Amino acid sequence: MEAGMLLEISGLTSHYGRIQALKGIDVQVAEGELVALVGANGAGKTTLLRCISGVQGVTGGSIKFAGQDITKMSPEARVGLGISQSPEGRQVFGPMSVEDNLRLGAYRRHGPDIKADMDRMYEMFPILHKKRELPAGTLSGGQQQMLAIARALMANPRVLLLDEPSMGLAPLLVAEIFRTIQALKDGGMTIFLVEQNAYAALAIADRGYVLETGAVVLTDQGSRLLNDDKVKEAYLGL
Ligand SMILES: Nc1ncnc2c1ncn2[C@@H]1O[C@H](COP(=O)(O)OP(=O)(O)OP(=O)(O)O)[C@@H](O)[C@H]1O
Repeated sequence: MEAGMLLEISGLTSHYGRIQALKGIDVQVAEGELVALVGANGAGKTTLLRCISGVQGVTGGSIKFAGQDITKMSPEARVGLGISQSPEGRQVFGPMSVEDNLRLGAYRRHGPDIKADMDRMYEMFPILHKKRELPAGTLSGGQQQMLAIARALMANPRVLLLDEPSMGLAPLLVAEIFRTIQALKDGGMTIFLVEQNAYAALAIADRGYVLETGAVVLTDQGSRLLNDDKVKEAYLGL
């Protein structure tokens, strides 16, 4: 293992029946890094995240976390190791209060730390504090996205997996979500960010990967991918 490499994906393949969704993926995320995975609809982004969190079967290759092979580990055990995902489409529990949603994120943990972490979340997302007693379903789309991220953080993860956090949000809210992600990175969090919004994702990423029909076709520093002619043409509409 390279020094500081937290997540190491090698030659990963995954299938839906006879359809091969991932065709041998190599992706690494170092401790403290913000890595973006961009690609069009159906490229395999969600499938890769599902393989990392363990809810999708792998047909070949390996996933290592902090040097340990987790390829066959249960999703629960992976959460225990510190892999936490904020799923696509937010998926907060609508009838439950904001605070109960947060508490649910810490379901594997006990003790006074949980209260301290919740206070930290409220500090980071003041609007969640203001609305903590309201049903999560009454929040706006952007606020629900923040709640989903905060809930994932309540597991006290070593790596945060984000699946399309900007999906369905108005441009102002998109900017706010990406500022939040940047702030988390600045605070030392390791983040693997999957996005169709290639421009916003690569703009804040240390490094990026471009996925096309189940294969990584380009990888480089985020800023260099932003200036790559092929990326500009295919993903940024420039
Ligand atoms: N449940 C499924 N059964 C069969 N094929 C699937 C299933 N889910 C995804 N696929 C196929 O696997 C490929 C990768 O899909 P995936 O959802 O991972 O892409 P994506 O890049 O995340 O796209 P999106 O942005 O739409 O979520 C696509 O060709 C898709 O049609």
